[in-house]
Amino acid sequence: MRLGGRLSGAIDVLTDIEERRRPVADALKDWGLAHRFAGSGDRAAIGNIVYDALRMRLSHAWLMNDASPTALAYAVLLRQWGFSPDALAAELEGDRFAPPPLSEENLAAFSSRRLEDAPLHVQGDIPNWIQPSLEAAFGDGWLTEAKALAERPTLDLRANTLKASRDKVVKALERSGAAPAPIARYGVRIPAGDGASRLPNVTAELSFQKGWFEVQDEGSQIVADLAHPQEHDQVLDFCAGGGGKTLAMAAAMNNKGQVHAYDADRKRLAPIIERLRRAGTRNVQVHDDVRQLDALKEKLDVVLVDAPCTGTGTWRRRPDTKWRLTQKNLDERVAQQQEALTGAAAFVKPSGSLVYITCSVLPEENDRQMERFCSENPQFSPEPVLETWTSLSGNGAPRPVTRDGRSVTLTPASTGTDGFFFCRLRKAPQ
Ligand SMILES: C[S@@+](CC[C@H](N)C(=O)[O-])C[C@H]1O[C@@H](n2cnc3c(N)ncnc32)[C@H](O)[C@@H]1O
Repeated sequence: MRLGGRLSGAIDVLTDIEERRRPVADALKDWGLAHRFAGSGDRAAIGNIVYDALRMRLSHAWLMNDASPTALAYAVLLRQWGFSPDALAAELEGDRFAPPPLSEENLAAFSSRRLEDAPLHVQGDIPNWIQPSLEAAFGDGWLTEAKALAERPTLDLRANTLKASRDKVVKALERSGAAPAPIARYGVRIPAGDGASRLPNVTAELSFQKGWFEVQDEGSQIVADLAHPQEHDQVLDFCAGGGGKTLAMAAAMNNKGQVHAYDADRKRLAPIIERLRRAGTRNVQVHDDVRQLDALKEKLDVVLVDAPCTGTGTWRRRPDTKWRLTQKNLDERVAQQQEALTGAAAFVKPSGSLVYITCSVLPEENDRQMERFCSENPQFSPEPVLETWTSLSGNGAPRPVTRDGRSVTLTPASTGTDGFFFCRLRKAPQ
């Protein structure tokens, strides 16, 4: 397929997403099934146009003065893929699969409008109603943070030290451009690439089948590491889901101590069994019924709450969720977080710690949750976290955003990772 066919494919997918409010991954998969002649390079290029368009949907639409899928897809090529209007017209000339050319109105808007004149939330590519929350979280830096949440993410892996060193993983994936990640101790990073470039399918690698690494954003690795369980600790991952943090902590504990993995949703927990097996993990017990945890009340050294959240920190990877988020979703997540925190707190032993994590950057889900929880549960108080950060990552590593050092927020702009919030609450001794 030439560029014209790929552009048309991306416009079809964007139309499907808009008209039927479908998740991007589903719309892309259906397009692939209906166009079996398209090769993997074509599908990757179409996916890139679609994701790039959604990440910067508002600013693209503003500059084109048009929010249609066609205008958005063209804007990607002009703003993000380095084509000038003339070069793009020449490239599409004579391609019978290309979409109709951009209208005179679109071209006139694109050549005359300047993004600096757009409203700030348009410049930052965020829903208007979220702006006050980002301002509260980041002060004057909020626009830089918002813009970084609209960029392409890298592909991050965690070397599974139970089976392979980071160097060994880097070497195995050398041809994909893998290199040590900047902050996480066991992190490996593959660059995001640009234009039509394809990310490697790392899960097809033999080294993945052998359990040498997991696919995990560097931010997720860092917050699991900051929980800092010691080798013989008894740990509970109360919102274990598919086990990303469980696996990271179990490996950091060197297969010693015990990690109890629980999730209220059995379906989300299911993949953990196969992942534990592949990783060679022997210090994890999986629980799919909260009653199985009864004997652990007030007994555990570390209890992790990787809470359900709006996922604003993952907007780079799931840009469609950015535009679907509503105040109602946010309120629901805040209520779920309070419930999970209350449930989990019962398992912390005196002097033990309750670790709270979200993959959101909104203060409603982060610092405000911590303030509320501590005022209602005065036996818990936040502990400084930057010392652990430095001891794990070294002095030269990038620093997260922090108000007072008692919680940290990782962001694409500050740490080059997805957005994550981390806070450790210490329970008073008896
Ligand atoms: C952010 S996800 C966890 C991701 C996972 N820890 C990982 O690293 O892959 C949040 C999880 O919390 C679970 N959850 C929500 N409310 C809960 C509750 N009250 N008790 C236990 N789990 C809960 C959800 O089912 C969901 O799987």
